[in-house]
Amino acid sequence: MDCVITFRTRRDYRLYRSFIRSASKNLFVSGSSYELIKGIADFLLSRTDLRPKIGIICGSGLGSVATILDVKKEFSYSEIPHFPRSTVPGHAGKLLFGYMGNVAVMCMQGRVHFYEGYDLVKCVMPVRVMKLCGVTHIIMSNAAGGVNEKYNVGDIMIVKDHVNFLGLGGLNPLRGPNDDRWGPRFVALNKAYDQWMRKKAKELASQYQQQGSRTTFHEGVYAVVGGPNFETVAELRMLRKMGIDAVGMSTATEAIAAHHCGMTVFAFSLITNKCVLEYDVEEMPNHEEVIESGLKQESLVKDWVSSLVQAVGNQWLMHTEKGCNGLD
Ligand SMILES: O=P(O)(O)O[C@H]1O[C@H](CO)[C@@H](O)[C@H]1O
Ligand SMILES: Nc1nc2[nH]cnc2c(=O)[nH]1
Repeated sequence: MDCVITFRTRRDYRLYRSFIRSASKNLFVSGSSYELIKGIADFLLSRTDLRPKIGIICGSGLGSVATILDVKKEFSYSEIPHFPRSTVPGHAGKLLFGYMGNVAVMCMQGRVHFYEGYDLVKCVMPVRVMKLCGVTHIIMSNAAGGVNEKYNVGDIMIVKDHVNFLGLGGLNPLRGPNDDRWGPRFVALNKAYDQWMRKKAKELASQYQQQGSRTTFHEGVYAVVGGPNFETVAELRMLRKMGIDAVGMSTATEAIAAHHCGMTVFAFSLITNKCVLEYDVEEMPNHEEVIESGLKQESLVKDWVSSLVQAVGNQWLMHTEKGCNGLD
């Protein structure tokens, strides 16, 4: 059926036309355009002299990693224009600028997830803000369920690769018109998780083992699912058969956006619960246990992340004359 719209005045017509134009222009932008993100980065940088080189994202129960920072400036997510807000316990919702040793760092104490109701473009917005604040290396952490039968609560898995169940189903933070200022339309992910950082992280981990630590480090495959429910037994059996080692509801999408815009990505999972693959087991995963497991490994995780940040800083120093104190 055709529809005829009549306007009483030329002014009404002009208003209608400009509304339609702006609506169609913004149709795919979803409130996270390059310009908007640049505006957020400028807002942050105009309030601190620190110019971060390394970004850190703290996962569920891992917010204490932020306490190793000598904080120079702190923002609550709610005071940053257009920034998404964390709604999940264990995610403080603070963005910190500070130093780890002499390395300038920007740290998200808490993230946002797809299941909270944000679209994926919004979920990865903070990663892109980090990029435009000058971050070149990003360290992402998460709490995850151990799917691999050899994994135990408290183990740490360095992410070697991921399976993006959201993406395989068509939900991807890169969906929509591609803005080449971030990266190419089609991005290869076979080197998404940086080899040098993984090697360095493993070397640093081996020192804890030599010192008699009972924490086991692994390297494995992380699967992201939409959540917020934990997996069924049948789903977990499928994941294990597929060769997945740990499962969670974050990180992989952030890693895609970070790699797309040319950042060096390192990610690790703290195994906070052993996935239950049998029907006659009473144990049930829950978020309280996830947070508790994070707290139990607090001091080792802090020490390890801090050593990794220093290692990246030293590497930087070797390759640039400027160093990474964020003041140059
Ligand atoms: O991935 P992070 O943010 O660490 O959190 C993990 O822990 C929560 C479930 O307890 C989920 O949000 C899951 O993704
Ligand atoms: N999907 C998922 N996310 C988690 N985060 C922490 N534990 C789990 C888990 O068992 N499953």
